[in-house]
Amino acid sequence: MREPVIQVDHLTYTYPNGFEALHDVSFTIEKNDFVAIIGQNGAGKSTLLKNLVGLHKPTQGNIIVDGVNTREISVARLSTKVGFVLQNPDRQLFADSVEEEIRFGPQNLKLDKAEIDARVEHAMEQTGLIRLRREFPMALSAGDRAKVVIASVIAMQPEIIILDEPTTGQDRRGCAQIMDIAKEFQRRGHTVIVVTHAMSLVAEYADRVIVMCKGRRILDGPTAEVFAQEEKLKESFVLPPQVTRLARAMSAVLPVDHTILSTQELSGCIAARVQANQM
Ligand SMILES: Nc1ncnc2c1ncn2[C@@H]1O[C@H](COP(=O)(O)OP(=O)(O)OP(=O)(O)O)[C@@H](O)[C@H]1O
Repeated sequence: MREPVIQVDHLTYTYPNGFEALHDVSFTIEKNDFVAIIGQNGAGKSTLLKNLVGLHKPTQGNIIVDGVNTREISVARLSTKVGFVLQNPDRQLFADSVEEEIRFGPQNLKLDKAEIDARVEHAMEQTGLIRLRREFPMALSAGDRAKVVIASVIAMQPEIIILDEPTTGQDRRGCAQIMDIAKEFQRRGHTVIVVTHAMSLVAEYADRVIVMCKGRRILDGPTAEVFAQEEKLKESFVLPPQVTRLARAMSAVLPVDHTILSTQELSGCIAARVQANQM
């Protein structure tokens, strides 16, 4: 069994105005997982992430991150274990150059210069930012600005990285690049948690999916298994990605053993199915 890095134990979170945004949520995330958290607007995804990074403290229950209860650690110290990319990453940019921006975190950790330099170079390399190192971050494209924030988090080398809607406002290429960076981070042994509405990216990149609905965790499991539960997903107003729906539609028209079908055989099956439906 893999080592748990996050344990959420009966988490309930109520905002100061009395609104209960999370109700009795429990789950464990293991080291090196790539987990997507999905659900309709207002399901409680961002509130959950803010609890994971210590910005909110549980109203009831506990969260243990890398062995430490989030109630007993400052947000700054927790950020060395969990890196967080906000829903609007522009709010995390403030330096005059890309390199300075990425350098800021490791410098604050009071590491020696050689270590800081190595981390900054590595983070820029991983995110393709070397050529932009002297640029003013706010003058970059939305895609590159998001990469700067992700690079700044990577340079802190946290055990876990959490991305809240990292692909919002990105074109197709930008989305793929950001998810590839996250995947590479996982390949290097880290844990990735991403909140997104982009179901095709979830299908492509995540190993596990947690579905939130009205503050509750209603589904949780390997990505393919979760997307196969269409009825339950409908409850949370989530549509599985087109590719899954297509695969399901195809399995309805194909014979049980459909691994070796030519295009001709495939159209034959579909035609037979259509004919049967018309009878
Ligand atoms: N500061 C706040 N005070 C009171 N209620 C809040 C506050 N912030 C969020 N909420 C409410 O908590 C619920 C969960 O919000 P949250 O932002 O976590 O949802 P979400 O799943 O991340 O939605 P989205 O996909 O739109 O970002 C919503 O009903 C929201 O209106």
